[in-house]
Amino acid sequence: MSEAVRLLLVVAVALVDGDGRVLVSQRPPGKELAGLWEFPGGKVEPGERPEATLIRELAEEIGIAVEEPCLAPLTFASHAYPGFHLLMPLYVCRRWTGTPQPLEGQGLRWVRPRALRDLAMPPADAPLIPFLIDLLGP
Ligand SMILES: Nc1nc2c([nH]c(=O)n2[C@H]2C[C@H](O)[C@@H](COP(=O)(O)OP(=O)(O)OP(=O)(O)O)O2)c(=O)[nH]1
Repeated sequence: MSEAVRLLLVVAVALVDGDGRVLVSQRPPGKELAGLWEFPGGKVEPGERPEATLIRELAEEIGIAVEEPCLAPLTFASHAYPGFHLLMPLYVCRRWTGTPQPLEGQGLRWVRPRALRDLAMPPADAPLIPFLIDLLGP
């Protein structure tokens, strides 16, 4: 039998603005993968529903309020990191209340889906980019 893996469930979201740009957030210094640009989100806590995780993380990290029906599943990442296997559903959201702010001091940028290819992102994220280009155009 192959070795047991630790499965880590993280939820992330592509927030899409009126121009079809997507919000990315820079991982702060001190965290693993620091400096890389990622989709907002975070780890699903024990007993928490994934959509509730996203709503909580979006409020904590960037100060916006999202209603659950505005979270549409798009695709997922499945990636073997050293020490754990990441499973990360990616949602799309076009409606929220408030203006995204860097409440944790992180960098925030709105980028066209094509421009995601030129950003330094975690390795798990690369396979997600074509889905966003298909959905939103380049
Ligand atoms: N949010 C997010 N995490 C990602 C992406 N791509 C990717 O590999 N990850 C990985 C990095 C981390 O190993 C994990 C997310 O963990 P995290 O440490 O940011 O989660 P969290 O916000 O709950 O963090 P913390 O409370 O433990 O500080 O998922 C992505 O696009 N967005």
